[in-house]
Amino acid sequence: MTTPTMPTAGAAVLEARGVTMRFGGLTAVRDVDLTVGPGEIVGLIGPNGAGKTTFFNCLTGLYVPTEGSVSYQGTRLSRKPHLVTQAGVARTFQNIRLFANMTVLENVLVGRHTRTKEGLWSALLRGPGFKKAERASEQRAMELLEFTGLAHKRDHLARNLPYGEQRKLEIARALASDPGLLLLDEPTAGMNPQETRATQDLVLAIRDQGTAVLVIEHDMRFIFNLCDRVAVLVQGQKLTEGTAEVVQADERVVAAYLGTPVGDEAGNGDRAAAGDRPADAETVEAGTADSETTGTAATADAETTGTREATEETPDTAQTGDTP
Ligand SMILES: Nc1ncnc2c1ncn2[C@@H]1O[C@H](COP(=O)(O)OP(=O)(O)OP(=O)(O)O)[C@@H](O)[C@H]1O
Repeated sequence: MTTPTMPTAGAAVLEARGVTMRFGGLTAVRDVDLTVGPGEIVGLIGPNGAGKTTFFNCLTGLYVPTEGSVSYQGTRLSRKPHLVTQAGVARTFQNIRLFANMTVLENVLVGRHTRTKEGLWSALLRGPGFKKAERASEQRAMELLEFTGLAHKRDHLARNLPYGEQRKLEIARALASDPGLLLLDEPTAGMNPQETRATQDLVLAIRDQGTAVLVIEHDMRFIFNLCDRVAVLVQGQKLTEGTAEVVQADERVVAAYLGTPVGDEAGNGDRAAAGDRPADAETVEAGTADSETTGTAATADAETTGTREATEETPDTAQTGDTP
């Protein structure tokens, strides 16, 4: 996989410094530092409402952080989602956002557009340059479908894919922009154990091809098997960060998941007042997505996209056109 921008020597792939996001009186993310190094898989975990997705949205330009900075390969990232993608940061969403009435191949081709140079006139006139670029895009899209195990479904409508394959297709589409960093938001939500293991292998293969990964997930077994480093977010703040062993041994992490107040270390009363709901103990111990997560993410129809993110954020280019 190619990296679109030349990395600055020694630079972290991602460097977030002091990222804070306030919504009126609610501080959803508070002063969070996080780096992802070349070739790393980093996990971001935390109870429901901890601010994980909000943090992702700050990284990808969907939200403009109230404070802080985000750099990719040593260069400060734009606050426009399509420019973030173009720079080399791709993402998937907690609630699947596919173009339901487009084929599997077409969905991946949509993700390819940030890497094609052909302009509007070239596309309208369908000149030789456009046709050549179109062939190259299709070839790359097919490589990605092979890589994700979806090549045999290339002409199927996205809406007809089983749920696990829809999640894979989201990953294939994100990879179509040739990212140097891939952000995955709950990639195994709603998957059965077999699909979860296959996703684990896929993420490892993505990293082995040169793309660093930052992944949000409630499935602890998946996270601790996969990640080189894990950061724990609680009530908008980073509670701790380290290897799987270090994080698992941290009593504050267990307490946070079991719902015991974290106290003054992470103490931001405004978040506690906002109705935060800790993940249940079973989620941590059994390592499965909770039923709410599974329920909201289980379909790719228009209702799925009628989420807070879809209505309140600036949609990125992959969300326009056909209703996913
Ligand atoms: N656009 C918004 N306007 C107001 N509040 C918001 C907005 N987006 C997120 N929040 C709030 O910020 C907090 C963090 O939400 P967020 O979705 O980032 O948590 P999360 O850790 O991703 O949770 P989950 O694991 O359930 O997905 C929540 O209290 C949420 O209600």
